[in-house]
Amino acid sequence: MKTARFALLCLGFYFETRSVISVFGVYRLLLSVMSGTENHTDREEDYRFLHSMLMEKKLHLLFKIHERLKCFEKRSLVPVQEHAASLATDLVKELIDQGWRDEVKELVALFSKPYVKSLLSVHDAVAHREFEPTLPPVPDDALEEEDSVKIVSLVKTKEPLGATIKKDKATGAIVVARIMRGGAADKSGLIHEGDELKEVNGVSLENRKPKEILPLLSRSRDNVTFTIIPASSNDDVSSYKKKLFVRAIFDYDPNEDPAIPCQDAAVSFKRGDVLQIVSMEDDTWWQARHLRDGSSRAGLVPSQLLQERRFALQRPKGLFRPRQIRPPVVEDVDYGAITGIHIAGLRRSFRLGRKSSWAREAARSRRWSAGAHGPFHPPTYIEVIPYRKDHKDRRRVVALVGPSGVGVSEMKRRLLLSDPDRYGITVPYTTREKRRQESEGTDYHFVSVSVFEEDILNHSYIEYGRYKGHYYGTSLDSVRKVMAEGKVCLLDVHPSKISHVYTSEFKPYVVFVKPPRIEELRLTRRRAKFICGEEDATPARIFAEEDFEDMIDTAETMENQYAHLFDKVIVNGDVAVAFRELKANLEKMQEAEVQWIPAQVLPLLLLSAGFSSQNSKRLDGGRANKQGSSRLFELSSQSSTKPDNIL
Ligand SMILES: Nc1ncnc2c1ncn2[C@@H]1O[C@H](COP(=O)(O)OP(=O)(O)OP(=O)(O)O)[C@@H](O)[C@H]1O
Repeated sequence: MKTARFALLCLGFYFETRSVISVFGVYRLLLSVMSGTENHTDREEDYRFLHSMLMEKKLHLLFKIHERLKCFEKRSLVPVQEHAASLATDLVKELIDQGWRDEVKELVALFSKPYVKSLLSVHDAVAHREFEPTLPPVPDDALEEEDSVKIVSLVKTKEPLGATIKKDKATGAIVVARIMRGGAADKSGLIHEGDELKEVNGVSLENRKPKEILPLLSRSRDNVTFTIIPASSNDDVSSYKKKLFVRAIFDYDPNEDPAIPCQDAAVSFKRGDVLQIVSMEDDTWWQARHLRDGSSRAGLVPSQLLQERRFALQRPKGLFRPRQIRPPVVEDVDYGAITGIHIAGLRRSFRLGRKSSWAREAARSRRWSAGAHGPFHPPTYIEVIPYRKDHKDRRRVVALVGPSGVGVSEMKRRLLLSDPDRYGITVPYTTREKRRQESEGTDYHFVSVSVFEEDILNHSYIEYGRYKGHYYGTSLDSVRKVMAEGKVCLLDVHPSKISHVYTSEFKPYVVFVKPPRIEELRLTRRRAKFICGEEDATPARIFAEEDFEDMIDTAETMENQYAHLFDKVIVNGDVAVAFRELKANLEKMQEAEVQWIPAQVLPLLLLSAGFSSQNSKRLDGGRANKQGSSRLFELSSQSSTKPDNIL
């Protein structure tokens, strides 16, 4: 008994140290084992038994075979052919026809030996991978329903599937919520997060709860068959956490791009299109796919880096255009007087930019200093996240931005007239005296200087400034008031102030009203008059050539700095056409089930509330994360504390 145990110990030692063995050789090891056995054997017969066992020729042959096989271990051999047994039979027949020479006889005898036949049939079985369990055939009708359906059959083992499922709140579908690393589902590579489960073993999952699915799995014996709609082809936003979506801020036509490596493999897009980036492995050419048509074909698009370089090469001349600017006369504007915060410009009803030529110059000087030296965002892509609104949450803020005189007020006015139940506007605050014809809460909220200044310190204003010694401002509360009435709040702010409403509460949709080319401006604005300033002697005057130039320059500067914030650009040439386009676009946006919202939000107000970012690798290289503010919409509207159901 002791001897047998020792023998087993020796063999155990062999298998433990098999990597060493391949170096030193089994034979030498056996000899060394034998040389030490005397010390461990009490009786002569034990020694003999061990000796005969370890010196057994067959054992040595087995070890030799093992050593040989070890040489092939890393080479992952594939069978040359899969019918060795039948080949041997055919060969024997042919050899017999060749005549009975000694070599032929020997070979025929060898092929006739039962163990050689067995060896060849084992070879064939391995080549056919017969050791793997057979999976049932794919049902014939599976592909008829939806061509994106995938049938996945997995052999059932004791190992759990390693996936969690949950019910998609919006669609009611059962979706794969998580795939555990290294689990059966992960290893199979066939099931992914966001996949929609349609059937398990032929049983439809429609109207079933996640809990009811586990018993279906446990009922199946050898294998489990899932009918799946892959996440990549059904616009599933439930798995978007892992995906990167961007909105293009430029038009791209591969036919006009001589640098594209393969035109047929490219994807064209228009500014504003939402793309899913599926690969960023190549620094120059990313792979992306459109979401709008449900097609899952991804293609090449210029990477952000490439587009930035291209843009740098053809950066608008206007940015470098030297202009003669008289020393700025900032007579009546004292933006930093209270908080030290510099305000780039006031808006509409109290806008200062064009009251007089000197004020225009002042405004221009402010704009140029901001435009040329301020943050510059080349128009490439902006990361967006899907916001799935629920029916209670229809209202959003629509921020209209654009250079002075372009027609922002005109668009606002027309929207209000067209649907007063849907749209509303804020009432500004001012510290100036109420006039006879004005009424509190309709024209303005009239407040004292001390109240206004306190509100500034409390960050109550989206935008504020001073004009002729009086404060004017748009408060966050006035936006809330419009929203509380169940209306879409039309807000009219400088783009630099959009960040104040970039919160989950306001979810702004930003429309940039852009002037057309100067020829069209001259044509369309011949009879137009704009308000110069309510305090002026001539409050309205017609546009001068200089106003058009100013408008175009400002639009260019705004676009260079803030294009990444614009959801929509409306060129206001023909006013009726522009308005129709705007109205249709807003209606479409409000009715869309999924709205795309920039992930890079800068809500100063919410930063202090302690929201944190969930993004890691993002387009801006983490700038948004440093602000700690991305994915706010997700936090408010998508996050759920409900646990997933594990399979
Ligand atoms: N497409 C257009 N064709 C002709 N006139 C237009 C067009 N768009 C706007 N206007 C007119 O131009 C003038 C200025 O427009 P609007 O007051 O809307 O400018 P704004 O962008 O609000 O600028 P501000 O804030 O400085 O008032 C108005 O008389 C308006 O009716």
